[in-house]
Formats: sequence, structure tokens, C-alpha cells
Amino acid sequence: MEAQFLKELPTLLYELEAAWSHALEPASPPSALDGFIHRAHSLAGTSGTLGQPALGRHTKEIECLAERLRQTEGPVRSELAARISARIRMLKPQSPQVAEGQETAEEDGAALSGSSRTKTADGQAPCLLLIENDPRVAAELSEQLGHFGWDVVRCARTQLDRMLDARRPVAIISDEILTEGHSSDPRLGPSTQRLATHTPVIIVSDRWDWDSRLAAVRTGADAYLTRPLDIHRLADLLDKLTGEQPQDAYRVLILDDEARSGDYYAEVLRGAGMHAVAISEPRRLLDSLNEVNPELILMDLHMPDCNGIEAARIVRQDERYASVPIVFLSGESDRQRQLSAMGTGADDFLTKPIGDTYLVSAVELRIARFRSLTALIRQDSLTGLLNRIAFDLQVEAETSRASRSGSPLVLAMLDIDHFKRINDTYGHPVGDRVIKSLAQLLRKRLRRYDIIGRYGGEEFTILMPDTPLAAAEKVLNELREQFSLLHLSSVGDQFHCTFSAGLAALDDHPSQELTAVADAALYEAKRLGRNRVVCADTGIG
Ligand SMILES: Nc1nc2c(ncn2[C@@H]2O[C@H](COP(=O)(O)OP(=O)(O)OP(=O)(O)O)[C@@H](O)[C@H]2O)c(=O)[nH]1
Repeated sequence: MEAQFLKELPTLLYELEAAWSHALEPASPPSALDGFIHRAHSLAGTSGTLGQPALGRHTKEIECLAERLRQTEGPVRSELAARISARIRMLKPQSPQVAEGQETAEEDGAALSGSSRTKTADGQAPCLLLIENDPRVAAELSEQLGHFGWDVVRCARTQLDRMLDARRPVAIISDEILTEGHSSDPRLGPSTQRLATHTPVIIVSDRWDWDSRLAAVRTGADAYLTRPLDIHRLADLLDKLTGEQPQDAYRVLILDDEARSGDYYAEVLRGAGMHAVAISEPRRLLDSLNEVNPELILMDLHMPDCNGIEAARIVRQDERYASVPIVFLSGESDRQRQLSAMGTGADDFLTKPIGDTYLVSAVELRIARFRSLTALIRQDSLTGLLNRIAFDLQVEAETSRASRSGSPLVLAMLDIDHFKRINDTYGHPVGDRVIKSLAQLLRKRLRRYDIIGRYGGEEFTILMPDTPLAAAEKVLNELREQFSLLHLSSVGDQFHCTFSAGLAALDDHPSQELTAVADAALYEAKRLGRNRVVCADTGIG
């Protein structure tokens, strides 16, 4: 049965995708969405039973999102629809076994080197189809996007239909407008029409005029860029359009002395794609805070050993969690008592019993607001990376986590070489662009759970959990090479930059000294001639 299911899977996925396209059409009746939910539901169930649990979970998430879409009004609808489309794009007809493997590799922290992008079925980087008549331009574009981790496949306009089916690209870059609407072009085959609904299209053109832009808009192109092409802008745009910077799952910690209800809420939140952990003993709170690093704490108010107000106070004693929203979830319905409970550092009160959809929305809204507020405080405005204070806090959290679990951890410090010369030669704004390019490269090529910060000026820091020193050195050397190959440009001028890096491993150095040790290794890299990676000596602390 499992073999038969695998054989039928491409068709089932095709039908699921087609049902989604149909549900998206403005003129479709509400039953179209019901039909899609039904298909997702049955695929989730069958996949789970027939040996494809990862596919089952993924499709279940799609089903839950679609259920919420059915119950949602207003602007959130388009966000939900985009999330469903992104998840559907991740379903590859031939991928179930690989999806399992990929999950394992990521869980093992094994996917160390290379891109952090989601790999396709055959382990390749996600593919971009490039329609570009000029071979020289195509080669250069492929090479440059390759540095950012994209696998660019050239394709003639006439091959588009076949290539869409064969490679299932995450986006199309084209030097010509894909005439008459790329989703309804009579010259395109059925697969093109199907995929084009979901595959973003970027037009790159020499023409600035209104008519060309309008024509692109009318064919459903998602973006229109003019030459000379700014590769960093294109890379940014690709990230946005392909959802390649997927939001990390919202992290929620639930404390409820009734283990069964805590587990139930956790299950509901997990069903909506969140990372939710439930504990029933207040004493486990501190450890769980470190493990989950929650963005919201749902807490029962009345508990026998320690009530919610006391537990909230304990959370607030730790400055790392001083601003994490705490929401009491309790059967307490007396408004006055609710308000006085909130006066102790909690932010809100949800009254039990609470419906699943309401719980999910309430949690999502609060975490979204928490994220946007903390981003302002934690992020460096030029690069969007963590600023120095936020990075240092992460060092504290990660070093204590790694010490407890005994897993290796490396801290790297990077500094762009001769940066003053770049500023002096090309001006400060170009210098800023160089800083942004390195930030972009780091973000693209490192794993999602590596922590990247801008430490100041042209200096960057990276914290690499679960990473032995030798592996980190290899990754940093790859990054160094990729950065040195990036074409950077100022008006009419092209130039290259390099960086130096110093690495320190937690195994060999006490956590308080990690940054200073990495900094000393960086200094050594500069002294030895720059454009190199130096690991701090083992055992010197
Ligand atoms: N454009 C730009 N320049 C910055 C920024 N922050 C710091 N700088 C400049 O970065 C330069 C750093 O120069 P130095 O510390 O002398 O080092 P360097 O020229 O990179 O030389 P080495 O590190 O020894 O290879 C200074 O000129 C700073 O003004 C920034 O945000 N944007």
C-alpha cells in the first residue's frame, strides 16, 4: 500500500495544488476552499498512516492554516493565503522520503556548510529559472546568485513549460515579459498555467517606460527591475518573493498544573505551526525558559505549589525575560481579580474555556507585536542583524545552554579588511552597501539557528551552536571565499572586498572569555596579512 501511495503521490499533490489554485480564484465559491481543506485533510491522514509522517505533518499544517483562513476576515486573510501558498510550494512530487531525510539532517544539525535554504528533493539548492538571451549576462547572474546560495538554471522561453515541471523552480527571472499573462498564455502548457499561479516572476528589462511596466503588471509579474541590475536588490527581492526568510515558528511556553489541559493547548498551538511546550510544575519554569526561549508565556493563575502571580514575578526577575508577554489563562472570571493579577507583571488575561481559533489568534497577535517591538530594540538598523547588546545576551543564553548539554559552540568575529579605504575611495554610502552585502551573505549561507550580529562598524559576530571548531572554520573559509568573489560596485566601478575572522570554541575557553578570545584570533588574522580565518589556540583562555 505504501508503494502504491508513493506512486499516486505526484497526482495527489497536483490535485491539492490545483484545488488551492481554484480556491484562490476571486470568483470561486466558498465550497472551493472546503474542497481544498478536504483534500489536505485526507492527504495528511493518508501520509501519516502510509509511512510519510513528515509529509503528513506538513499537510496537516496546511489544513490548519486553511481552516483558519475559512474563519478569518480582513487583511489577515491574504497573509494566511500567502503562508499556505508557500507551504504548498514546498511540496515536491518526488520528495516524501527526502523530506524525511531533510528533517533528520536539520534536526541533527548536520546541514552545516553551504546554504541555509531549504534543499530540494535531490538535495540541491532551490532552483531559479533564468530566461536570458545574452549568455554572458546569464553566466554572470548565475554566478552571482550562486554566491547567495541559489541554483540558477538557464532555460529558453520555449522550454519554460517543460522546465517548470522538471525543476519546480521557486521563482522565474526573465528578460522578456511572459506575454499575455503568464498564467493564461495560450502558448504555455497546463503545468505552466498551474505553477505560474504560485511561482513568482521577476522581469529584468532595459526599458524604463510606462508601457513596459504596465505590460509586466498585466501579465501578473511580481516585480520589474531595470538594468544595470543591482544584484543585492535582486537577492533581497528573491528572498521576499519566495518566502526564503521564513519566519521562525512562534515560541510559546505553557505552565498549567493540569497537565492534560496544558498539553491540549500546546497541541492546538503546534497545529497552527508554533513551537509550543507545556509544563505542569512551576519548578521547571527556569529550565524551560532557557530551553524554549519563549516569545509568550501562557500561565495558569491558580496552581497549588506556586500561583501564577508568583511565577510571573520569578520570570520578571531575569532581565532576559523581562519583556516577554505573560498571559494568564485561567477560569478566573472576576474582572477585578483579573486586573490585580495583571498588575504583577503579566500582560493580559484569557478566560477559560477558550476556543482553539481564538487561542491561536490571541497568541499570534501578541507574539507578532512582541516581535516587531523587540526587532526595533534588538536589530541593527543598517543590516537587520542583532545589535551588540542583543548579541551579547544571546551569547549568555547559548553558552549556558551548550554548557548544560555539553554540545560544542563556536563564536566567530569577522572584520572587513581595509574598510577605511573603501569609504575613502568610494564614499560612505558605498561602504554601507558593502556592510549590507556581507550581512546578506551571512544570513543566506548560514544555518537558521546560527546567530548573527553586527558588533559595530564593519565588525560582525556569529554564534554557531552544535558546531565543532573544525566545521566552523570550514564554513567561515567558504564564506570568506564567497564574499571575496562578490562583485561590489560603485558608479561605473567594480571592486571586491575580503574579511578576516577569528574563532573561539566554548570547549576550550570559558564562556565569559569567548568574545575576547575570538577577538584576539581576529587580530592575529589581521596581523598575518588579512583575508584569512584564525582559530584561537586550544586551551588558552
Ligand atoms: N560606511 C560605513 N563606515 C563605517 C561604519 N562604521 C564604521 N565605519 C568605518 O570603518 C572604518 C574602519 O577602519 P579601521 O578600523 O581603521 O580598519 P580597516 O580600514 O577596516 O582596516 P583593517 O581592519 O585593519 O583591515 C573607519 O573608517 C570607520 O569610519 C558604517 O556604518 N558605515
